[in-house]
Amino acid sequence: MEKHHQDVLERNRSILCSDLDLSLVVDHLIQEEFLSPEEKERICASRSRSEKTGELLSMLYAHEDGFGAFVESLKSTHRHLYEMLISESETHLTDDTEVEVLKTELKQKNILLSKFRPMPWLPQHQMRLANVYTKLQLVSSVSFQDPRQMDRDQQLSLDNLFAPHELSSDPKRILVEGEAGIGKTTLLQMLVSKWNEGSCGGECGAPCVHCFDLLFNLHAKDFIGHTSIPDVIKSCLLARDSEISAETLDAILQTHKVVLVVDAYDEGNMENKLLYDVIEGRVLKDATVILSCRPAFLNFRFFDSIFVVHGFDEEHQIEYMDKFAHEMNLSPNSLVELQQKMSNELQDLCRNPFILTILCILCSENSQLPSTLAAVYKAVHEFFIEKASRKTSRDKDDIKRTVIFPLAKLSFEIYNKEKQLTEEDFVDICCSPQEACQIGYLSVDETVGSLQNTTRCYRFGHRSLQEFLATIHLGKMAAGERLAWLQSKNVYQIDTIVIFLFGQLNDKDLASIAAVIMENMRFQPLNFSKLSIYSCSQSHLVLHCLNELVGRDISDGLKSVLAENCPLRVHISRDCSISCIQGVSLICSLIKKKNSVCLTFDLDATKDFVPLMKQLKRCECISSVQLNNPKDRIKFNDYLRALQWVTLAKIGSDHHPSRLQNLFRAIASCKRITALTFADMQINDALMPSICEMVESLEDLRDLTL
Ligand SMILES: Nc1ncnc2c1ncn2[C@@H]1O[C@H](COP(=O)(O)OP(=O)(O)OP(=O)(O)O)[C@@H](O)[C@H]1O
Repeated sequence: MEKHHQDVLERNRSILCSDLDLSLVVDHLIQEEFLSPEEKERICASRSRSEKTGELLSMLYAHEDGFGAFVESLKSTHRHLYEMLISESETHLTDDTEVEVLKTELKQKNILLSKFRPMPWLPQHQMRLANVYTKLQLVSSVSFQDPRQMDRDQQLSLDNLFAPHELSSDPKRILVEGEAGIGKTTLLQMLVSKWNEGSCGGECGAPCVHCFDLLFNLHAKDFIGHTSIPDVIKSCLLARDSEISAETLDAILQTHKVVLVVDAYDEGNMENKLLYDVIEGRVLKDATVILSCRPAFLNFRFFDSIFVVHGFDEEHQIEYMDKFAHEMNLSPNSLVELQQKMSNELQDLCRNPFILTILCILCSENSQLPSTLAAVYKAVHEFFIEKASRKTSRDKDDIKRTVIFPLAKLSFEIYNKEKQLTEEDFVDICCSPQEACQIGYLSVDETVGSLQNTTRCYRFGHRSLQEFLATIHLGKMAAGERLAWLQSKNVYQIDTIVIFLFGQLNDKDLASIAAVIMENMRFQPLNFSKLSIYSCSQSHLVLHCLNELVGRDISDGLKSVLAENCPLRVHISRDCSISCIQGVSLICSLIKKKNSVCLTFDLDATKDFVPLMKQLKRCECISSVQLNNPKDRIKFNDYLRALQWVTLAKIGSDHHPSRLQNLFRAIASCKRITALTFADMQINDALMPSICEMVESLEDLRDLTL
């Protein structure tokens, strides 16, 4: 059967499942010798009505004229289905040439995306996306519910974004979420490039981007000010003199398999009614929409599939660095320091592709490598100023005064208004857009308006660079004004700025706002009770902020504000990074109240908590330690050795009964334990002697829960 006929049937699968009397149709098809009696038996053997219909459709797909025969079988018995299928297949035929014209126009526009600027502020460095694109780690919504699916997620890639799963057989609203610079835009860009290449010939295996007749690649801001999707497409994707009308687009959107790829909802979420309607399925409900966004902007309930981008794993960090060095013609030696730090103190930051790119550049320039988020951006910032000063022979302070500070003010104002930056915005400040572009923060975006009256628009090389500048402005603001601004915001929507503030402000300024910021942080992920895995990204903003202060000599005033507002229960999860661990260590050194902090560790084969556990020995504030998933026996023994100072312990599930004896023996070495709980463990009578042995050696044990 031809593909467009298959598409017509697939689009109408649900109505066919509900309205079709299979016995009437199948008998007719047997009479016409399209189906054999054995095939009829196979159909009847299927359990549900929809499985029976699915079986029939797949048999028809195998016949060259399966569509004609099927439609004919409906003519006298199911008139409404007959007319619906005929009319849809005819519409398709009349559209064919227009669809091809549209497809060509879209593909031509997309060709630009196959080129890639890894540092958007340095446009001279362009490379082919396919040469540097490196696999990103994705975690799916299915794993949020069931951690056993985690292993499956290791296989997740671009090709699985549209695949059906336990929670949705046909995902139509797909969310790709992730922090700043983690690779969302690049992932979507690669998806679009794949579609541009044409059919995959079934290589992708599952429903993939090649299944779509048309792909519309848009930015969330493109929808603002429009009332219909054809308008958006005409004004953002088609040439001004394109012959494709809005009416034709409308008809094509209704009758073809289309996907809308929409980037950066976080940048275009204000007054964007049309996009809200699309997300909620009030517009284009049958189309597939894949949308990228930073965390905390969207309600998950509108989405059939959710993917969280976790950046590069260790293997892919190295792969990216190699590809990048090759494309940039860098000598392998220039990246040696980065490679060493990558598996240690910079492990956390290198997960983020944008930061890794900056670190590669810094390293190749022989600069010292920083280790916190704010310090990295500060280094990038200094990197820009240094270069600009060398290029223009101007003093660095002069550049800061005349370009950076006015631009910081502007970036703060624009950040608040979420509007596009135009030439007009520069009229009242002493810095010109050309100077800002020269420094590296800005680049020209596009020219809008009529021929006589054009306005040039600009954009920041990366949103996080704009946030860094906005933070510089916040740092220069009067304390009261800064406080009022922070109070008006959701800290999770300005998380990068909040981290930058911790890294940038002096102790006095930070002490005056830290309580307000920390008060609004939650230390448990949203929907915690429904999640089986603890999510670090949703709950450890406080730890990332505190990590900015590690190694700094903090004043007593700031120490007491932090200590009063720190969480007293901290859960170190599988996806925690060094910055979380450093944050915990700072919390425990700040809190002086005895026995007030409870720590939970989700033990993981790839993480080593031993140094932290040893270090915490000196902290009297810890009241109890819980260890979950102690799967690796040797490592678990190391943990228990490092925790010999603990008095209250809880051991989580997942211990195989045959290994429990060893577990009890190892626990027996933690002599200071006064209370011990085993959660969800299968303990039988045969184990009683070893439990007694353990209890006997724990002389201080007062409380045992099995
Ligand atoms: N898969 C990848 N392969 C190679 N480089 C990547 C990849 N993903 C991201 N990068 C690098 O990281 C930079 C930032 O990525 P990107 O703009 O996609 O992040 P983002 O998640 O969209 O950020 P934001 O939310 O701030 O817009 C890119 O310019 C590129 O240099």
